[in-house]
This record gives sequence, C-alpha cells and structure tokens, in this order.
Amino acid sequence: MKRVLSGCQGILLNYFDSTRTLIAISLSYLSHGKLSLPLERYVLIDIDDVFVGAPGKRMKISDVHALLAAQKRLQSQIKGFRFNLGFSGKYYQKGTPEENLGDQLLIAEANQFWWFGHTWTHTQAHLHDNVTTLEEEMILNKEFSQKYKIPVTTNYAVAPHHSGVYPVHEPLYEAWRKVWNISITSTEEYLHLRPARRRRGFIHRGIKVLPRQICGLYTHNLFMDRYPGGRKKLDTSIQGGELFQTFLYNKVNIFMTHMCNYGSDRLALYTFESVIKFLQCWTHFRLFTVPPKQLADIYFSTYSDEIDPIWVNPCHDKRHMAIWSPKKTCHTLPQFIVVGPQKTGTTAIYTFLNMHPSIRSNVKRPLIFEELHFFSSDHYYNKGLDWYMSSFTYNRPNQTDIMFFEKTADYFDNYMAPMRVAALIPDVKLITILLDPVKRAYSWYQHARAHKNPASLNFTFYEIITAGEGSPKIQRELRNRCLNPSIYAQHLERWLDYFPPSQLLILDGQEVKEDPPLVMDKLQKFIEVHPYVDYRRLLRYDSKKKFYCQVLQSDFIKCLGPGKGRIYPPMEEAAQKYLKMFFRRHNVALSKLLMKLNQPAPTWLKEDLRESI
Ligand SMILES: Nc1ncnc2c1ncn2[C@@H]1O[C@H](COP(=O)(O)OS(=O)(=O)O)[C@@H](OP(=O)(O)O)[C@H]1O
Repeated sequence: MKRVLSGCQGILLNYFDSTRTLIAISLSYLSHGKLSLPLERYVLIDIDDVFVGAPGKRMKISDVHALLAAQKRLQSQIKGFRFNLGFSGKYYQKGTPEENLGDQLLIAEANQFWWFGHTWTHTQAHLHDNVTTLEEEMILNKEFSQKYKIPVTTNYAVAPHHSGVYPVHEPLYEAWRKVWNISITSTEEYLHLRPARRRRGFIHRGIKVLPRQICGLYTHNLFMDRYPGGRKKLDTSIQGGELFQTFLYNKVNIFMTHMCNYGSDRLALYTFESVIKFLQCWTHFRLFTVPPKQLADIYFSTYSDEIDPIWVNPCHDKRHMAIWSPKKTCHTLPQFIVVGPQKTGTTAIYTFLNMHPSIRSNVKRPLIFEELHFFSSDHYYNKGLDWYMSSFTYNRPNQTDIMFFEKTADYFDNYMAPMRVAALIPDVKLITILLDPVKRAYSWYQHARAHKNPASLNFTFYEIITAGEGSPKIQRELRNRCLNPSIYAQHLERWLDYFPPSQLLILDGQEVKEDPPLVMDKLQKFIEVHPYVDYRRLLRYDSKKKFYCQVLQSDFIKCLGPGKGRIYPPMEEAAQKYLKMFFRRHNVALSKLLMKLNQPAPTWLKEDLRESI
C-alpha cells in the first residue's frame, strides 16, 4: 500500500503493525491508563558539524531557507521547537561559493536557533591528554562565536564522535566547565550503543549526560534513496516502525543529525516532519522542545535511578575503545578482590598477598589508606574510572606478569558493590572470608570502642546487639554494623546474582587466624598465580602477638599493628547466647548455600550446627 503523507487520512495502518506497539497500547487500555507512559514527549534535534562538511555536501541559501521554514512548521506542532546547531568555526566559509552564502545566512539568522560549540577544529577530545589543549581549542571556537554574535546560551554541548563523554575523559569535562560552563551533554554510547532501548543517562562532575536516540541519519546517507534499506525502510521506520517507537517508549528524545542531512535532498527535514505528522495522527502525545537544562531536569526527575553512573570496561566494547585515550589501558584493573566482610582477617590476607612477588595491591590513597571503597562508596565511585585505574600502577613499564588486587572489606555487605564490580570487571575473582558471626560482631564492637564511637562507649555489647526500634539511633546503627554483615548467606546470594560460583572463593576466618600458610595455598591455587610461594617460609606464629606474622629478614618478624588482633575481655555469656540464637537460622541458610555450591563448610559452622541439634 502506498504511503501518503499529506494528511492523516491517507496513512494506512499496514506499517503500524509492531507487536510491541500493540501490546503497549493494549496494556494502557486494559489498565485504564495506569500502565501507560505519560503523554508528554520532549524532542531535541541537534544539527551537528555546522560548517564542517566537505564542499558539495553543505547547506546553500535555499537549504537554510528550507530549514527555517521547516522549523516554523514544526513550531506549530512541537511547543517551543528550535533546532540546536553545533559548530566548529575553523570551517566557516570553506565550502563552494554557493555554500559560503549558506554559511553567511545561517549566521545572519543565528538568533532563530540554539547553538552549541564544538572544538574549533572538530578534534576528538580523547586525543588530548591535558586540559590545556582542549581549552585552547574551545576558546578559539568561543572567540569565533563572539565575533559572529552566535548565541551560545544553553550550557549544552556534545563532543565529536562522542569522544570523551563516555568512556569519560576527565579533561573534556574540565575544559567544558571552564570554557563554556557546560552542564548538559548527550551520547549514544552509554552504557553501549546497542541495544538502543537500554541507553541511560548519568551525572558526572556536575555534567548531566543524557541518552541520545537513533533517527537513522548519518553523515554518509545524504539522499533518501541511499538510506540504509532504501526509502521504503525509512517510511516504515516513521510509520509505526523504529523511529515512531522511539517516541512511543521514550519521554525524552534527543536526536543527532548533521548539517549534510539538511543539504542535498534534505533527508532530515523529510524524516522529522513526517514522523511528527504521523505521531499527531496516531497518538495523543503532547510534543515539546525545552532548553537542554530544563530537559535534563525532566529526564533525571523521571529516571532518578540513572543519576549515578555505572562504569563498564571500555576494552569490552570496540566502539568505546575507538573513543578512549590511546594512553589508557585496561591492564590496570584488579584480577581479584578481597571483598570482606570486615573483621574477618582481611588485613592479614591483604598483607600476606603483598609478600608475593607477582601480586600487587592498589596504591594507598590519602584518608582511605589501603581500602579504595570504590564500589561501595558513591563518593569514590563518582570519582570515575580514571581515578580507580590510576590506583593500580606498575613498578616498571610493561610489567604484565603482575596480578593486581584490592581489598575493601565493606564490599561484602554493600548493596551496590556486586552490580558495580560485575559491570566493570565481570571476570574478576572474588575472595570472601567467613568468621564465626558471633566473633565477628564482637570484634566490630571492640573496633568501634577503639575508635571512640559514642554508642560503643555508652552501651555494653549486650545493649547494642539487643537494641530495638525504640532505642537511640546511634545504638541501632552500631547494632546493624555488628550484625548485618554477619548474615552471610544473604550477602553471598547477592554476589551470586552477578557472578558464577566458580569465581568465588570462600575462606574460613578461623583458619586465617590459625593456619594462614594453608589459607595462602588455597588462595594461590584459586587465583592461579605464578610462581607458587610457600608461605610456611614467610609466616611465623608469634607467641607474643598470638597471631601469625611476616618473616621479613632471617629473624625480623613484623606483626600487624595494634588495631588488628586486639586484646579485649571475653564476651558476656548473655550476649553470646543471644547471638547464637540470632544467627542460627542464618547459619543454617549458609550451610545450605555452601552445600548447593559444593563448597566445604568452615569448622566453626559445622560446630555451630552440631551444637544446635
Ligand atoms: N595474623 C593476624 N594478625 C592480626 N589479626 C589477625 C590475623 N589473622 C586474623 N586476624 C584477625 O583479623 C581481625 C581484623 O580483621 P580485619 O583485618 O578484616 O579488620 S578490618 O575490617 O579491616 O578492620 C582481628 O580482629 P580482632 O582480634 O578483633 O582485632 C583478628 O582477629
């Protein structure tokens, strides 16, 4: 059947046959609107690379007139509509004589549009490793905009080829802020290009990154008949197909087009005018274009769960690799992580691992020392991938025989950590240490006392662990820190939602105390490190410390500091009884889980279950 776009009556439903679309409409109908998306649809159309195209592919005077006329028509259908033009000034007046007149007309009509500045030479951000060169590029473009009175007022910009936006290139964010005060950008690369429906937004360093949608217009398809799949495919996309559905499923639609799509046979004008007309015929959507700042606010108030970024490994995506600094490498990520929980002997394991010639931990950071807290703290996670990766350094270049690791003991019970680790390093091996939960809880209480935590100083251990709803907040908070990480099965299950059991090693915390050389044997086998090191030569029991310590030189023994292996009074009996009861069902759950995983139960768990029979 023939497509007729002069009016709604002529549009036949043969293209509008997508099952997904019909399901969405049915759900909306059956739920009396409760299960439907809101009717507001926001549209932002970027026309990038104004002035950049090669001679012969640029806009002439007639094209600029057509653009202005189309903008006017679209304004009657999309409230507040304006095209958003991105420019690189270096190429102004570099077309054919006719196109140069087109450039001049664009400048003369500059106030009719929104504008955003690229780099002066259209260079890609990730190729510049310092802020200064990027700043210089942007300043030249800014001077150009001032000279020609181009209104650059929206605090929005995009980067050539998405370079530097995602994967994040910190110098771009810094230069953008400094030169243009940019606070909004968009990309189609986050998390990945495909599937398009899973694109998300995020906020990094105060810059709101919005997802861009696909409209099928690229710099290489300037003519309708060269549209991939031909004109029929384009019309199908408009009339119920991909482009129509993009509007259907997304409240905020940002499209990237290029100046060349508006010259030649003005493919972009045809595409947008047609899809908007189709939307008006077949939906009740209310269409708006709002300034990018307002658009970003609408986006993140609708999708507030997207504010925090998710860092994925750029080396797992060819497109990310292509727009990532060539100076960066994915080797500086850990191959294994000791995830905790706290007070189970994680510092001992961390220290002993660092004695291995082929194993290296992260560098120590001010304030947080050896624990990076990258995956568990929003503060450190939001510092970005560059920050995390710069925590792993070689002694000499190309030291690829080294295995990097980190240990942060609060990853274990942190809600976000498993997802974040899996997103960035899905192949990483995980090591967890399980100590008798009663002992772990008491150790944390003693740790809190040593750090002068007011609740621990004002309340006995029994009072803390039995704190109820009506107890003071600080008392309940300390109770949670004592008890929650010890609910091992629950936390392990969460890690196992993201990682196969083969990537998880569960160590016995009692064994870490009593026979660390044996534990180090198990660990070396699990991470497959070379060479094998016999820790019986490196560790020795110290009768004064009452723990194993490092043998550094022939007879020089170094034990962990006074904060590890503290001396404190034995636990009150009442507290012990209470905790045994409290943890009983959690220990049963752990035992079942370990059986399912075919992992041996730690001795303390076997004893506890025996006692409870
Ligand atoms: N070799 C050696 N030396 C000293 N301490 C050892 C050792 N092996 C295991 N442990 C036990 O480790 C407990 C501290 O655990 P963590 O290092 O995981 O604590 S922390 O979460 O990093 O604060 C610590 O807890 P406390 O005894 O309560 O101090 C020790 O029991």
